[in-house]
Amino acid sequence: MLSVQTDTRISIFEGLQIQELWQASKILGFPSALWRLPHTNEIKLLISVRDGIRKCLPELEKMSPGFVMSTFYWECEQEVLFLEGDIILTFSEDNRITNHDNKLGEEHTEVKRLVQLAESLQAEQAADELPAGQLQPVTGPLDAKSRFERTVELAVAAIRQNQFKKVVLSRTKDLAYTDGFQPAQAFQKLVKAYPHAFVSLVNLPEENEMWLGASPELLVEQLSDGTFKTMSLAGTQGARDAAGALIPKYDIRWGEKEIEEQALVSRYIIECFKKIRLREYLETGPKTVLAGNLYHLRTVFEVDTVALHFPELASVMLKLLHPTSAICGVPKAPSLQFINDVEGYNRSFYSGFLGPAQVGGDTNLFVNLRTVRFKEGIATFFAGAGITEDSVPELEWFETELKCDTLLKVIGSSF
Ligand SMILES: C=C(O[C@@H]1C=C(C(=O)O)C=C[C@H]1O)C(=O)O
Repeated sequence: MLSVQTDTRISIFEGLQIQELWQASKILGFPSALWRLPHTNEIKLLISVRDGIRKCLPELEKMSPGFVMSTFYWECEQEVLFLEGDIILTFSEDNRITNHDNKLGEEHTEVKRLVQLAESLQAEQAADELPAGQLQPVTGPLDAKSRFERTVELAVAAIRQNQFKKVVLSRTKDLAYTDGFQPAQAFQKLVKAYPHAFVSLVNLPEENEMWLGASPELLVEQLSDGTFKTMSLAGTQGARDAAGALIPKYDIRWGEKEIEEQALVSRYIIECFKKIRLREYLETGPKTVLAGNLYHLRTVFEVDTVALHFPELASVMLKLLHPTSAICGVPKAPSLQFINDVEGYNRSFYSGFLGPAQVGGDTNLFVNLRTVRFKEGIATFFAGAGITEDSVPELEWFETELKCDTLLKVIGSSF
């Protein structure tokens, strides 16, 4: 048989790398998401080239492949952002395309535009090295520390008056970034530094912002083999000694405060299972786990949804779980009200949830923690800490500093 071959590439994306595809889709205003699941080597790049970002109810088992993102303030009947997976590319850790899924076909105008732009960016980048950008402190309110500590004092007082048992208070840290900042490069640094984290970078053109993060906390996972998973993650201590060396896990001891704080989250998850009369779950932990520069306590909960004939468990649990007591408090309603009244800023997507839905048949949604928003020249880092009766305000402040450092220490040089 005679065949005429003009292009020997398997797909038009072959030879292109994450950096230029990310940049091209950003320039063209396509919503996009890059992510790497914990303990895997594959990086996925999803680009929505059609109608901007859709909104939908997170009925996870009914969705087409895409990427979900929700703000912290989300109630079960509300819609969340959904980036449709028009193009989903898989890369190996050394930046080679290993799989491509293009719903629109290679002749689609927008797909062609994307590839052409990525190719010209690739040529430009080879010709001249981009200048490095810089990250500088913004002269913000000088009293950020005392303001946060004051909110902790108020929370401890409210707990002593039995208004609630635990509340998670958060704050932000702003730094200015210059044009040389390369988000896809920062993403790749996080991928290398934190193999146990869900590392993600999302571009939301309508909001004119990007979110980069390395989350240690799974909210709901539903795998194609029927396994459902969630976890309780709380209790924090620094993982390095004064000389910067990693403290071995077996030397880590937990105080009563952290043990109780994490147990509250586990109890909360079990209460959610009880609401739907689910008794067959496997509980593993609490165990000490490393998350970047920190140690946490973690218990994992697993359910076989095939055996239970419960394929929609992840959607049901998402509604029941969010916001969990790892990021909100116990009981939920008064601690949420306290956050609203006292925290003094809008959490936006911080401590919301995000992740791929139905990509390769799997759904993996994480809590949006250890995260930074890039918007109009300002990089805003977000971090919180669980406050209980025994909290010491200054120690809680240092905990939020350590949490901001998780990203800052790694991506500082991508500017
Ligand atoms: C709130 C954050 O983290 C959460 C709070 C923790 C704590 O209070 O010890 C630990 C892990 C997370 O569940 C954050 O990273 O901003």
